[in-house]
Amino acid sequence: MEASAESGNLAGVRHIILILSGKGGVGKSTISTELALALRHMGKKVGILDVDLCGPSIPRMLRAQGRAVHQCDGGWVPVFVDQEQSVSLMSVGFLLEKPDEAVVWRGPKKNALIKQFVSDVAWGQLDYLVVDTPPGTSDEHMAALDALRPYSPLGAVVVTTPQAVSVGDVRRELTFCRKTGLRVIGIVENMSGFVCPHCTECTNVFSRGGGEELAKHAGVPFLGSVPLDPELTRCLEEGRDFIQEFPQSPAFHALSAIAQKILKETPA
Ligand SMILES: Nc1ncnc2c1ncn2[C@@H]1O[C@H](COP(=O)(O)OP(=O)(O)OP(=O)(O)O)[C@@H](O)[C@H]1O
Ligand code: SF4
Repeated sequence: MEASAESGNLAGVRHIILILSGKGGVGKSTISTELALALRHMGKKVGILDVDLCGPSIPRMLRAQGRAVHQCDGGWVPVFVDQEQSVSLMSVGFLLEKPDEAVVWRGPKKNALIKQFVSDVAWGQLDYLVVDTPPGTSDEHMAALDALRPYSPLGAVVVTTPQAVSVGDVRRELTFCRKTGLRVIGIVENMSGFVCPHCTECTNVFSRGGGEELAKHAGVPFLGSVPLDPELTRCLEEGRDFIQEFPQSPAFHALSAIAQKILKETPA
């Protein structure tokens, strides 16, 4: 039987946020993870759905690799990544025997898995479900969007870097949102400046502000800029909670401010 918006596994989810990026490597999974943790620190119950089938990196970022996903009557039970059980995660990484397996799958198989992810994970009650998607716009995005659409409110956060703004990938992403009727909650500029590991001074390596200008031009909110912080890279590699460990860092302040804006843009 097809799940309806009232009775399906996402019926207890208040807001669904798709994290999109025009190209790979701009920090989409990083922003997905850190925003989920920032929202958790603000007292929200958060789920993360990692549908980046070709590069499911979130289990590593949350030190959850190799955790087993169990089945229950309602479907798959997501993995809790914290003791308080306020952040849950479902990733294709939990289902693959070999990490590179999904890369060779053809479109229909990927789309079927994405649809199954959306319908078959028993999330329970969540304030936010953060969905980490593959880079670009593909059939996989359409599959995710089609499956998630009955469960609005649904919105997108588009992640870019200062360099990516100028090559137009992010404009294509915004066009995708417009054409598919997906609300853009806002744009995040990531790797915007570099935080010195010695004095935490933030230096603008590449030109900054393109994301904000683009947001203004496109008539969508600008959520903020996150600097490149070597401590954040290290925390992600080691599965440590950056937000808890570096509450004085410029990257922490940026992530918190972005999470606050998301709260404001997604009223209960
Ligand atoms: N603001 C930041 N500060 C420090 N390191 C960062 C930041 N953003 C991303 N990184 C690092 O950059 C690398 C790429 O980030 P990430 O995996 O999040 O990108 P992605 O856009 O999700 O990539 P993919 O296209 O593979 O899905 C990672 O090693 C991550 O730790
Ligand atoms: S920002 Fe300051 S401490 Fe860091 S490398 Fe430059 S001069 Fe040295």
